Amino acid sequence: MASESNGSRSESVTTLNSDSIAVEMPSQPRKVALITGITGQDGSYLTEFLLGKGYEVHGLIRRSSNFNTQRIDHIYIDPHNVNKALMKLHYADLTDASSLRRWLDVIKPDEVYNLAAQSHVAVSFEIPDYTADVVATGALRLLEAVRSHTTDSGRIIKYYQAGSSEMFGSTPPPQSETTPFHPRSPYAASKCAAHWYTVNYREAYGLFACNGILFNHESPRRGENFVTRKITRALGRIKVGLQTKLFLGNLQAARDWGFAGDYVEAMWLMLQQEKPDDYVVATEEAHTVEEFLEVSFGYLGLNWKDHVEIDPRYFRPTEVDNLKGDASKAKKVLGWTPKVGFEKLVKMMVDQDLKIAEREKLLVDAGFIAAEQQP
Ligand SMILES: C[C@H]1O[C@H](OP(=O)(O)OP(=O)(O)OC[C@H]2O[C@@H](n3cnc4c(=O)[nH]c(N)nc43)[C@H](O)[C@@H]2O)[C@@H](O)[C@@H](O)C1=O
Repeated sequence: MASESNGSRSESVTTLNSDSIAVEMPSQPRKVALITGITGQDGSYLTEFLLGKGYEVHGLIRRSSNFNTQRIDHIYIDPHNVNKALMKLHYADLTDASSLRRWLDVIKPDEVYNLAAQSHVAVSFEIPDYTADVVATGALRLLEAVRSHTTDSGRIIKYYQAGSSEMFGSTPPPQSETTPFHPRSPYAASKCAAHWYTVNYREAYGLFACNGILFNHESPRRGENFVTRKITRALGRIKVGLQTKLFLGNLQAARDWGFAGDYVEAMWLMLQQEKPDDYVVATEEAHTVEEFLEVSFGYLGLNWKDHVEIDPRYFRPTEVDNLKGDASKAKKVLGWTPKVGFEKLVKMMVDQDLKIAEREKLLVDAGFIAAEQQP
């Protein structure tokens, strides 16, 4: 989908939009948003949300030999369709400061959402330097690009930093904006640095910069190596007979799991306030991984104990045992509330992954792939 650059700026830009999204026709000039991490779960939901509000949405994507735009393919519109194509993609990287400043100068966004990350906690123990470079220093590079662009141009840019409940780490619940951080992984420590860089740029330079401290948020678009999606993908395949076992780590960890589609609205609301601030976004309900297994397997009439085996390779060197947010500030100030609860979220994910497994089964039965392959 994305076109290779031939050196001219317009050719390096791919433009996307949605036929399926009801786009508001604003009476004022369109607002312009820039999203890092647009190809991720949150980036795709935020793009849909902002297009629905009448924004022009620009996304920064990393160069890869394979396209990784599956989550936004459904909102693709050919760039030649100039009036309809309101989503545009540009090659850049949080590790490349010059690319960040250049795209800010070209796009001149009203709002910047920094969602990009190496976001897998367990993987951050394997690639700690890279995680810190992207998550911590990457946020600093983007803040500095925003600061220098606004100083030079006199324009105002509102900045959203994707923070994480992982920053609370071993501090017991309920966790709110005033709860001390005690990070338990390179990922979490990097998110703490990004959080404080954002606070510092707000205090030092008067930047309109907000931290959203989001608790776990899932969806049918969740990456397949996060525990919820790993479970629902395997469950679908077990149900249709493509596999029998699911290998997991610590089942006693408790998380406050919400729906990603609900959480992107909170990000946007933070940037619509008069003053920049930091907010916890959470459902205020916690469930263990084991409870997730109970509800998901139970929904398809299966007993998880017949299928789940513990593999110590999925234990983390330091675990975060218990996360449960106190979102009262977001509720009061932003007027935000989550719409999708735990059971509905689980069912939404299982329903989709059962359909995917049924399609895989057809391919296996027709001899196109082996049962152990996941296309
Ligand atoms: C808010 C926060 O949310 C996410 O981080 P996470 O909570 O680490 O998410 P997860 O789904 O990888 O793990 C949840 C729990 O599940 C346990 N667990 C057991 N067995 C497996 C297992 O087999 N795989 C995985 N991945 N986890 C397992 C694991 O030990 C942990 O206790 C990211 O979006 C992060 O970017 C972020 O910011």
